[in-house]
Amino acid sequence: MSLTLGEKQIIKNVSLSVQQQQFVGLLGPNGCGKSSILKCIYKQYPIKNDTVHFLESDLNTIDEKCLATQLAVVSQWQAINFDFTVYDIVQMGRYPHKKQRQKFTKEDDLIILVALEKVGLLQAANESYSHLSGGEKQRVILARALAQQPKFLILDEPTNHLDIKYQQEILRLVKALNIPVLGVLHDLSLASQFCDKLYFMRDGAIHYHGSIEEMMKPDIIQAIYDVNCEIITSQTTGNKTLSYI
Ligand SMILES: Nc1ncnc2c1ncn2[C@@H]1O[C@H](COP(=O)(O)OP(=O)(O)OP(=O)(O)O)[C@@H](O)[C@H]1O
Repeated sequence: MSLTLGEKQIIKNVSLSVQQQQFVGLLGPNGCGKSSILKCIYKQYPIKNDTVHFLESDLNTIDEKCLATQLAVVSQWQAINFDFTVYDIVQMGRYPHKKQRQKFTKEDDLIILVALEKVGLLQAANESYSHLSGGEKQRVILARALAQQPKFLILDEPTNHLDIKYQQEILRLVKALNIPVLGVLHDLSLASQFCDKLYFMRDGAIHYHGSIEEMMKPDIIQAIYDVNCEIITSQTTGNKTLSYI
């Protein structure tokens, strides 16, 4: 896919794929076009001249209501100006599954409560969303995505406001969904722990892609981020972390 906004070509002939049950990481320096690719997939930006296959359909033929029953997006939490409770926000994840004026059922209620429990916020169901911390808000947004029961999940820097425990818990939870996930992550160690495949972007184009083993190499990190590093593999878990030089 390609994308031009104003005079600027933001995405240059990018091709990527996410297979069933795969957690794919999209990485690269600030401004290289990662979020723009995600926005094309969730139709915030037009993709008129490209074909994007989404769950075996052409994305251009799927209307937005139908897409919302299949695709959930967890981006960084945003300020919400109205005084919604945590429960209200998570309930919004059920809207795409409802016809106009159709009431919420006991089944919806159960799905919402299970989602809240999974992110550790069941006790906060009746609290005001606006009073929560940034990390708690982020977990509410994930619970809303879980309540949506999507078939495909998009993550845009979902762990930015989270402490290390919730970074781990939330990415574990996402992984356990066993659905295709395309996620923008800035933390290379987290990406190498949870992703099955990585795409490295720079200046609107994909420069490298492959398995963690293939991608977590100092020369690739140097070429993408202009940073020297050493890659350390844990003897216990096999996970890779970076030490910057
Ligand atoms: N609506 C827009 N109009 C014009 N340019 C835009 C628009 N949205 C984004 N851009 C530009 O497109 C480029 C890519 O932005 P994008 O948000 O996709 O980058 P990113 O890789 O997600 O960055 P970051 O890691 O900082 O979040 C940037 O140079 C940005 O300024």
